[in-house]
Amino acid sequence: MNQKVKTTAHVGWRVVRGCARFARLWLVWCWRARPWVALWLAVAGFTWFGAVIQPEPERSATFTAMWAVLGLGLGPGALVATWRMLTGWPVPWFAPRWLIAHAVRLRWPSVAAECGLARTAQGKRGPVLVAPPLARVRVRDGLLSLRVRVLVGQTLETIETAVPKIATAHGAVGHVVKPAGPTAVDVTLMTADLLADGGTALPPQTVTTEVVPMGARQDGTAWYLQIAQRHTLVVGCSGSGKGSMFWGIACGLAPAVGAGLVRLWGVDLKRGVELRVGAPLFTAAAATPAESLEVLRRVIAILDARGHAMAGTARNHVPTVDDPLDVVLIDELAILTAYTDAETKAEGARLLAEILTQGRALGVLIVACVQDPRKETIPARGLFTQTLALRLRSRDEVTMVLGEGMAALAPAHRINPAQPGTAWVVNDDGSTDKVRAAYWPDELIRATAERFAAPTRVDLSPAPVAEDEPERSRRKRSPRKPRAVEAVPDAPAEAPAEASAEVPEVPVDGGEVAA
Ligand SMILES: Nc1ncnc2c1ncn2[C@@H]1O[C@H](COP(=O)(O)OP(=O)(O)OP(=O)(O)O)[C@@H](O)[C@H]1O
Repeated sequence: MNQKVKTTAHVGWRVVRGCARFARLWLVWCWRARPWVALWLAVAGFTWFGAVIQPEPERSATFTAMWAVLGLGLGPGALVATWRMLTGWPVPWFAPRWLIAHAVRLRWPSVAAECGLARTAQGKRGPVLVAPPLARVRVRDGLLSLRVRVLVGQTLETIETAVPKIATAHGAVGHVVKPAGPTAVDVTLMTADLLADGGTALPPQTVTTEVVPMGARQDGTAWYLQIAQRHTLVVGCSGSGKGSMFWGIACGLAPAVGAGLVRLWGVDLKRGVELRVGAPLFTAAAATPAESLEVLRRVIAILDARGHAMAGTARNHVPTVDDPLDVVLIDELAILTAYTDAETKAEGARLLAEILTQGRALGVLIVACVQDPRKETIPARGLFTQTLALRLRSRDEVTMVLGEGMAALAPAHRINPAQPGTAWVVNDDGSTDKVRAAYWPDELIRATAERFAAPTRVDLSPAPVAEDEPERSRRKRSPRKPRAVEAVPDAPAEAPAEASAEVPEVPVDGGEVAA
């Protein structure tokens, strides 16, 4: 009997508490949606006044209309409160955006507390939870953007560190964090995986030496990669999609290659298999360690010549048809710097370091792909000025590639193996973003390479030695001696006359590059 009374009182108390919570959620919603509520209350007020001054039977009809207006104004709040009471979750995707935004605001204090961002303070009626204010909430297709202001005593890093937890709390598949001034952070949560379908690349059209279109960012916007003034290292385990990055850059620069504004130097030590598909794009293509060293030496000769020419006149190289941008594209760099004989390794590392330290301003850039990012494999790792982290094997590798503390912000070791071409990048403002390169099928690479073939080609095979040449003079032959340069038989229709008519000579001993 006693137990029964106790149970009835308990249920009654729970009902009261439930009603109080419902009323609080509703009132909070009314406060947050106050412009909407105020509008409908004003309309309801006018309707009530009209009902009061009208005689019967119009009065009853006008009162009914007033209740309908009140229902329209306050009803959504009741729906939101009911949904929150029943599920504890934000309003589902099919709800209007403003409704979802309000649900997110309602839930924010508890999410912030769970993620370690809120603190308790002494209020007038006891302890209250103080969460970092949400300055803005925006909902778009598959995206939820929050602008979070820091509390006194917090830094932007405090919020950034908690973002993975906030993303998980909202069931987001990805996130982007960007500073929005000294006291706020923009957090974008991806509620749908917009990178699930990487898409196929489109034939390149624009002549560019600055940035190339590569694919999409995780918020669905286009991803462009800066090429000018950067040495780019692409790191990813086998099958992570380094090929998409390689061809995205090579084919993105293809119109400029055809126009004579860019020279591509290819190094493919995996027996030249990758590079052969788009061979016409390259001024020279190396497939052996010896040829690779030769490519690097020739590029350094250009670097020397350009340095002399620019001394005292310009600080940064501007690509022209007479003096194009030189980009060395290396597939599997480690074969040159680690998996070869000691002499080639040392020479390769030395030449690479020379280009990486001096080439940026002089218009000689390196784009290198590698599977293993360890320092023993890539001694010059720290000299690359931007890194694309495709799928990696461990947190330690992410730290090696992107830096200390980046494994939480750019978890490249968690990239889905079923989505090759996906990578984490660090933007210029220090924020991280997930991107996916578009896929380049062989036919498109072939068609692009044929359409924008390099106006000139360099032969890397050793120059023939005359039979009657004395042995001593053979030994003295400089490794930088210019070799025969073959003109491409079929210059592309798009290439300007100056670019295709003459063949550039590779300079010797600091001589100028002649177009
Ligand atoms: N952006 C992409 N979208 C869809 N599929 C892709 C994409 N990039 C690559 N792939 C597919 O993923 C597979 C592996 O790609 P890829 O050969 O480029 O990897 P990799 O990193 O170069 O591997 P390895 O170092 O072993 O050569 C290929 O079958 C390719 O078709």
